Amino acid sequence: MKRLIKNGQCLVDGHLQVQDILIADGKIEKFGQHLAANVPVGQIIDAQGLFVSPGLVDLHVHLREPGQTDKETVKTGSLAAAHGGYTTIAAMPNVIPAPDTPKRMQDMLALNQRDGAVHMVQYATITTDRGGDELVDMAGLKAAGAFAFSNDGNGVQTACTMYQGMKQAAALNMAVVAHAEDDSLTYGGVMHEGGVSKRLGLPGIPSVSETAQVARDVALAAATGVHYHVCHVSSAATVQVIRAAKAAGVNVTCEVSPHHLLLSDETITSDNAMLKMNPPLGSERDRQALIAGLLDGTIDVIATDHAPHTDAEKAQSMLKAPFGITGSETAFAMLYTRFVKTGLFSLAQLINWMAVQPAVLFGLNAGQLTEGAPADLALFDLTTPFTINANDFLSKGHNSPFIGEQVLGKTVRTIVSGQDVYPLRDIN
Ligand SMILES: NC(=O)N[C@@H](CC(=O)O)C(=O)O
Ligand SMILES: [Zn+2]
Ligand SMILES: [Zn+2]
Repeated sequence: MKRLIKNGQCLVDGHLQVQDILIADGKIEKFGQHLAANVPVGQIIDAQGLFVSPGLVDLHVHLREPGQTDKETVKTGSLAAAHGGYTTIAAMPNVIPAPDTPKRMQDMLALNQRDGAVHMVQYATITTDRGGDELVDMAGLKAAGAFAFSNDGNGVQTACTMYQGMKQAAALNMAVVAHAEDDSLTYGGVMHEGGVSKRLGLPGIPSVSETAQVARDVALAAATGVHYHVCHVSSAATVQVIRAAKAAGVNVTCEVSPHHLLLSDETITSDNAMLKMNPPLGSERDRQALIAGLLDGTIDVIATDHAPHTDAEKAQSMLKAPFGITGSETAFAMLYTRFVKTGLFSLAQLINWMAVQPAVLFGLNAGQLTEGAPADLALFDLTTPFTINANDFLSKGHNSPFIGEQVLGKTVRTIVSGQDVYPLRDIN
């Protein structure tokens, strides 16, 4: 079936231009101006005044199924991604049971295939049950369809385990994607250790707990040649370690989350679990270093770390509530409003970090509006202000610190392989 998207604003060589996109058989058949085509009645989409973006690519989401379906499911989490303009997502393996064997990976992929509203790839764990020192069957997991290896939720504590895992992953040409956190340096903290944690009387997490493990891993990555990707970088010192590693030619890439770019520990004025996540919000100096890291290419991509939890869990004190906030449905609008509208980033840079580069880093067939590419698109309204409202979320999680924000960049339509996935005609 053919569809024609008329008169959308598309990025061409970094600038917005009015373009048409002809879709056939789930792919972009033609991309150009004033396209004329015979398409069935009702299959012309008027995108006048809308920004037509390549579908966004999120390298870091938590969908909680199997095991914690009160927090999220593959269906609700992937619909939330679609609502945010994402058309490809990479699901972390901290589900129960974790995809740590080929059989469990096959079951996970079957579930993703059945219920995923967008394209999905799936991380396998590095170690059995995402802890300890027993490496998974990496070759078997790759053969079963794993995207990359990650113990996200926890760091790999033993250097030897990380070293052996990286060696095996390198031999398989697979990436190791690290939640970097040295458990001996976290002191049971619940927020960034600094002036604010002291003032609030809450136990702090020193940011060296992240930096020390990244420094260790950079050395191991240099020794093994593996593609080492660092999750949710949060501190100035970690950015500096990665900058130096890149300059030395180490095969390291990294991501930053929207919340670490948008917020700092100064946002935390009281015990509020909506601002509790791991790694914690850093200092304002850390936030500025993350922005500088993106702008100078040290940080490659923006990934949400969408981490849904129940309302009851997040209504608790920071001392008790689980770490994590949602992100899929707020990332584009928040970043567009705070960084592009203010002139700090260009729209082309933002789309580069949210769609183009995530696909490039991991060789995904996504992130480009070119002829022959999958027809994965997001249509955003960049001019009509709206308020972020939890009632609009398709995620089961409402644990977002951005609820109530006035923003621009509402998702009007998300298209995956030529089909509408947001808004859905019927959500069953
Ligand atoms: N980021 C978080 O605070 N929480 C994540 C785990 C993780 O990404 O480390 C979660 O699964 O809830
Ligand atoms: Zn993590
Ligand atoms: Zn995570």
